[in-house]
Amino acid sequence: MEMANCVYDNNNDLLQSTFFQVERAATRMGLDPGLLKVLKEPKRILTVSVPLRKDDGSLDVYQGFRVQHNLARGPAKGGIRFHQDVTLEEVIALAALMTWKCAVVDIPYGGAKGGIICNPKELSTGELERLTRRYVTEISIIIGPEKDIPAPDVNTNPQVMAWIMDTFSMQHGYSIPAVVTGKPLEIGGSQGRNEATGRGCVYTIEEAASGCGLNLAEATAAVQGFGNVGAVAAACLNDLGCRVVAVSDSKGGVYCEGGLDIAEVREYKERTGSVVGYPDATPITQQELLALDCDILVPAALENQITEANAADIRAKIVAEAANGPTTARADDILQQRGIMVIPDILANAGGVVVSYFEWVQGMQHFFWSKDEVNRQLRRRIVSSFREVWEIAQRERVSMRTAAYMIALERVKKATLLRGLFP
Ligand SMILES: NC(=O)C1=CN([C@@H]2O[C@H](COP(=O)(O)OP(=O)(O)OC[C@H]3O[C@@H](n4cnc5c(N)ncnc54)[C@H](OP(=O)(O)O)[C@@H]3O)[C@@H](O)[C@H]2O)C=CC1
Ligand SMILES: O=C(O)CCC(=O)C(=O)O
Repeated sequence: MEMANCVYDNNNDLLQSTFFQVERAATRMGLDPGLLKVLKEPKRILTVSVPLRKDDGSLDVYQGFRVQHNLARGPAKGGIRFHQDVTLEEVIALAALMTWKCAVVDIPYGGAKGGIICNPKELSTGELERLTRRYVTEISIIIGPEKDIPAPDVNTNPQVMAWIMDTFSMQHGYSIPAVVTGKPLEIGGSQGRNEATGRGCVYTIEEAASGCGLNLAEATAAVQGFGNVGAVAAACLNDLGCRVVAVSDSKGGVYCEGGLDIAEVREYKERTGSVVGYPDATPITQQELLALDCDILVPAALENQITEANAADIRAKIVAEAANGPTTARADDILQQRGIMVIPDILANAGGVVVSYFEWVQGMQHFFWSKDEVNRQLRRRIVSSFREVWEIAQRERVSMRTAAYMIALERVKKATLLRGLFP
């Protein structure tokens, strides 16, 4: 897992890209190399096999993971991904991103992530429930409201979080809502959590736009990925008067020069399963979407979408990384050299975990906030974090990403040293 100081290794590997970004910031700060080693390593890795009785009576065994990257600042926090391309290395990288993300927005958590290698689109609801419950039972030895708190990620939703809460609660004999966030409102979820990642991302775009003199009411945007995060980001941009000219999902994309009606596209996707085929729009490929002549590009799907191969084609002024790790390290440098403002994932998509934190706090206190209060506190936290990152980037003449990592590393370093976790 070790990587030589600040050289690109496997550029398209999320884990190597994450190491590269951490090492670059650490070098800039003059961080002790021994401490850097401590901060890079995941604290705990759990691999589980998850047997599932399928509806047809056959038995399959799936592989799942839960990785806790760092616990210096508080319990581990991070989502659970169900996807056929999940790997242990990916989950380690995503867990590390959670550590840095929670530190950038200064919430009292470490980082974690979980995943199961499966294609949930091929499972019935009953199979998905049994798979989730068995996976939670297997990882229950390391999760808990004070230890590690899962949440949604790709292909997991409030229903999956409800099964997680119920399975864990059954094992303890009473309801423990604070073991997981992103739950339905009826069982202790928070107002605004579902929309928080996309909404938070748009708060960072508003800040970035005002920093570079872009009027959002006259701007255009393209959004890759039309799930929990992408669809909400597109809707929030629409609400600000921004013309969202293209959106895509795993099946393809659609383009409309005059701007898409995002509420209608959402309704169409809910009905048909995809944005593809949406009337009054032109089909567009993922690569065409990324290269569109628009002001704002929001990658909100999976990692490694903007690479060395297409970074020179990006024409947006602002790239807001709603997804985790959508830009490879080498592509990131190309965008930076071309003067494109990249709002890094650990800041751009931190709205989700911020409202997860609010949900956890509300669950612990059994006292729930209004949606307005949640959104007000979310905006406050995201805007102040953005401004801190912006200020360091200007002062130190580094990218927003390096600045964000410098802030995060400093906070985790301080906690580590104060606790004496560095022998
Ligand atoms: N949920 C959250 O709170 C947070 C999520 N994130 C990150 O945001 C990203 C999206 O997560 P989320 O919205 O929750 O996940 P969802 O599963 O809700 O949505 C993912 C979207 O991406 C689409 N997609 C998948 N593969 C591709 C592809 N190759 N090209 C284009 N689109 C694709 C999916 O298509 P289809 O609809 O056809 O399946 C879907 O529309 C991930 O990187 C995640 O880690 C970050 C912070 C918090
Ligand atoms: O809400 C959370 O706890 C974490 C969400 C997540 O997985 C992420 O931010 O990548």
